[in-house]
Amino acid sequence: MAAALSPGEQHHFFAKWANEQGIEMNGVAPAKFVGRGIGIVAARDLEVTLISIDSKPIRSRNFPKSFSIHGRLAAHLALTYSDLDSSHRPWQDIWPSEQDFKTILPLNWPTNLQSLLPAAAQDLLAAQQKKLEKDWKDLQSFLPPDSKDLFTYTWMIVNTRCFYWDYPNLPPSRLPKKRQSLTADDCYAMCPFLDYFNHTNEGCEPLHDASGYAVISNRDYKAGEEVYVSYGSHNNDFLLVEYGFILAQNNCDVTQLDHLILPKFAEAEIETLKEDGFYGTYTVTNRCVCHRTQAALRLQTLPARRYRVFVSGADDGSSDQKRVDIRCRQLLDEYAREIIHTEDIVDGLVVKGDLETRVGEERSTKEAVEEDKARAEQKDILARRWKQIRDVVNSCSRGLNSDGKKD
Ligand SMILES: C[S@@+](CC[C@H](N)C(=O)[O-])C[C@H]1O[C@@H](n2cnc3c(N)ncnc32)[C@H](O)[C@@H]1O
Repeated sequence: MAAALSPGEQHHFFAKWANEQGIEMNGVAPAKFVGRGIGIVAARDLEVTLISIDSKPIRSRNFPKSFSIHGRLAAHLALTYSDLDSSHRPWQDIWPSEQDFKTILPLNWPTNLQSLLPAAAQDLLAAQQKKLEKDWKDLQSFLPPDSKDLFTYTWMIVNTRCFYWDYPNLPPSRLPKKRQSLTADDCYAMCPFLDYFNHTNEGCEPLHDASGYAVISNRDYKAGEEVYVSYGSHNNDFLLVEYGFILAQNNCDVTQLDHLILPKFAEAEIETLKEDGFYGTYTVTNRCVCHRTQAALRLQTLPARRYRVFVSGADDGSSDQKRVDIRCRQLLDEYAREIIHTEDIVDGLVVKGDLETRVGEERSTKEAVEEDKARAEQKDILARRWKQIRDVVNSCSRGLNSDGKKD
């Protein structure tokens, strides 16, 4: 390594001037190099401060590579959780508390409230529980006894604070093999400070390369305005289950009708849908009925050949639209009745003193206050989500005349 020499007084003076003009040099400085004039030197050790599966402390734990990356990161965080000297201690201290997660994440809600989630959110929650259980089963022998609650907490820390990372820091000799072995679930890393950013529809895109992450502003911001990043194109059921919040205006939001449509098919029709790639994910927005829903309703309503020409793309289906819209409206009316019923139940939830989950429990006043506050927040987010769905269903239904014509 060539020695970095002092660049001379005028360069220090220039660097100070540039700093006053708004240019910030962080961890680097000008220096003189023999044969190259002035260049830039690292003014201190510069390391990529990420928690990823390639971080030294995690590699040294030798967790089997077959275990999920999510699970391995969570196990590492659980094992260092009580270590006051751990290298990420100041970072850990600003993470949400276990009580915060008990309140906001449906995974931790009492089952009577989980069962009041929309069907699509319940499916996502079931998949999340399955992943967590698998990771716990794999990793519990590496953790102290009775650490399931702590592991669940750190697993959710990883879930809510990770960003996409496909290991660009690996040497070119290892990169192709590594990337080949990755699944979407493996592309995770945690980055201090980046995980402060909240999500909105159109926020800044976090960029990543071998040096780590960068967030470049996507537009001008006024001082005091919140700067968001986008976590991806997620609907509100996904945001609720994975992150514990919903957006009031979500450009990616959809309302799913699978639980109304799928049970009405005979087994052979389900096979047909699977073969044709039209099984499940039937959605509507306040203005449109998605193509998959259109296909499924055609199979339910029309002669098989009319369905077939539609899914093959040979016919745009407009001559059958009236019948399909009538069927769609019936379904939306059915859903509207179900929504009102669920909203009544949510509205009637008692958040103070006598919930089913509390019968026979001895609780301190502090616990009781926290639990009542959590129930009130859970009730509130359920009420808001169901109102969003009711508005979408009613608006979509209004867009279809009772004789099937669009208004
Ligand atoms: C990556 S962290 C962002 C920092 C976090 N707000 C905190 O206090 O540490 C992700 C979490 O922030 C919260 N969050 C992010 N975007 C949000 C939003 N638009 N509205 C409400 N909560 C949001 C959710 O609790 C989510 O699980």
